[in-house]
Amino acid sequence: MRPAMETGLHVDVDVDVEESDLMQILSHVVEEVRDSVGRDINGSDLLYGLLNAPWLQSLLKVYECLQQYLRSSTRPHLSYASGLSLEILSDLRALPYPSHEARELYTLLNEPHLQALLSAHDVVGLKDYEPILPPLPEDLPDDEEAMRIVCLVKNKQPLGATIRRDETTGEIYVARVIHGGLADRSGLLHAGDRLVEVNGHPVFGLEPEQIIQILAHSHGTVMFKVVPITNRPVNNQTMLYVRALVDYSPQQDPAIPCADAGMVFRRGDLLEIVDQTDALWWQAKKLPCSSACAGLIPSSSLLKRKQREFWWSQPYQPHTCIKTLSTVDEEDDILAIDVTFIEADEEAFESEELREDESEFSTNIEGIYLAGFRRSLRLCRRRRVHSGGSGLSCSLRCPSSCYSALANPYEEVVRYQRHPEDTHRLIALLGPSGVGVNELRRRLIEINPKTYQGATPHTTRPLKSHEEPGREYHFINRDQFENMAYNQCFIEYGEYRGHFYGTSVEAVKDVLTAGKICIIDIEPYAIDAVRTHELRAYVIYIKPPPLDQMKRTRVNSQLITSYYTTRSFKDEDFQEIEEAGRKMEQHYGQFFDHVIVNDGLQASCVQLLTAIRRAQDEPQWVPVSWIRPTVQF
Ligand SMILES: Nc1ncnc2c1ncn2[C@@H]1O[C@H](COP(=O)(O)OP(=O)(O)OP(=O)(O)O)[C@@H](O)[C@H]1O
Repeated sequence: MRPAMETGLHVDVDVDVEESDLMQILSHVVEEVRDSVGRDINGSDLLYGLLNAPWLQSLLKVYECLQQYLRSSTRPHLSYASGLSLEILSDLRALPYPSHEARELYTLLNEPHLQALLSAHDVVGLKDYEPILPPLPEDLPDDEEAMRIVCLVKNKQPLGATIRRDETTGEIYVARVIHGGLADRSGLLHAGDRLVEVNGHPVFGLEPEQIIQILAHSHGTVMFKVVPITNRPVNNQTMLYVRALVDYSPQQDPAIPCADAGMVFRRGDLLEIVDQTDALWWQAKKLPCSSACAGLIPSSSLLKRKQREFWWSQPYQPHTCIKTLSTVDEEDDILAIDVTFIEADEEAFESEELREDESEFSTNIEGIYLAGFRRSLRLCRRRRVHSGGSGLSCSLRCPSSCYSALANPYEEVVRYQRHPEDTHRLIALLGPSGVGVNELRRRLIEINPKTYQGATPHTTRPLKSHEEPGREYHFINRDQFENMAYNQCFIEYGEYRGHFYGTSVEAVKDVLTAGKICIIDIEPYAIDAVRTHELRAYVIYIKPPPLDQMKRTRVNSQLITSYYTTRSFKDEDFQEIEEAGRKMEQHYGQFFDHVIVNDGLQASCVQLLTAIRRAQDEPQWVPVSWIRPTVQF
């Protein structure tokens, strides 16, 4: 790095010696006057005494010091350092092949601390110290030492504090001060301060709504007379970052102390919890931070209580999941696109399967087999997960993510950057059936088979003559499969035509430990199984484009409908894809790390490549449990 850049504060060293050295001039004058005293000139005694007086000497020294300070005071070289830094960031972003130094500079300039420093620099440089508070009233009675007069200039923004009335005493108190709001920034109002007057109106005995009215009608400066709280609690909590797993709207929550101070959030939003002093209502900011002012959100325990209440208040809901999350019935909708397959017997489609297998081989790059794309596996994933009898059903019937969201409406997250020597993060693609998940995955692996690879699935189906164990599938018997399923070795599994198929964690780890990037497609219920410390999955949702766009781009595309039939897309297919996609986003959107709208295939591939590179090389928010043991909050 270069040493220091020249955008900082610098010292002006132009000193006007003649003008400055007042003391020297004065000593000449004193000399002259002393001569006059010697010559007995009238009044010279008096003048000599005055000039020699110690107080005048001291005053002159102070004057000289002030002059010196004015001359040497700092001045900004430029007053738009933060703007300049943003320009540099955008230029760096546009570099097609940024050098190591460019990347380092980008990281440095992107640091929130440096940005805050540059912004503070500009504020100081521009002397932008608004709002300027008016002087305190002069007629304050002497017996009010314990009071504090606080003048705030509203500037069209809310004051950022809430009040409450003590029902026994009728006193009004500041209930909470919103982090980053006007009151908080003034540093003069604190939770627990007793409010005595607002703009000269005594507030004792008033209803909080009446005080709000006084505030609403005051423009510009608002003057509070408060008795400060004696033992102010110290907020020594560390910063907490969470991902919201549920939606919240303060306007629809009658329990919130002040709806206007509340913050709306959607599942998947990243929140910075800036204050947890209150056990019920936290203060948070949405990331990336767009506003300096925090908002009120329900604490984790309050939200859990609300969820439980909601859950039990729905007598006709299947109590497998709460409403905000996936239910099994809805999930079936998500999976279904066209599960009506022709019930041919094994012999009848055996030859078709062979033909398809062969064509699958012929599309492959020499010596490289694309595992995990086989029709039987894909159709198996589309079908209902087998239930009853086999003992294999329960783990998929109710996704564990439902339980974890019920247990924790917020997921604590940390910023994580993969170390270059660590194995890659698993890339998990998902999307409504037919949107193009497999097409994108296949293209990606074909472009660079040395970097990307799928995981080889397991099956209980017998090996065929043209197959090799461990290449198309890991072939195992039913007992082994059930044993693996029982021991939760599978990310997901299902049944198709009497045989089980599944993708194991080990199969993914095999690819990762070989130094490759493993890319698989999953059904939404498997999200929980890949968001683990060992796989650290980066979940990419492939979203359908708008209907008319989807129709336009899929004119020549073929949809797999059964084992041996493909056909052109129909209008109903597009509608089903759109509907299934909407539900998937609604129920699982909180777990999507990235979304790609699969409009044009070429553009989607490029986006996928970029997203994967970012997932592997750039810092991302990941669950804290991946990095350190989970802390309950
Ligand atoms: N962006 C696109 N433009 C045009 N055709 C596309 C696009 N994306 C995918 N397709 C085509 O749509 C068809 C379905 O895609 P694909 O088989 O990848 O679906 P899928 O999401 O994997 O669902 P399933 O696993 O149920 O088949 C394929 O013929 C594919 O070539």
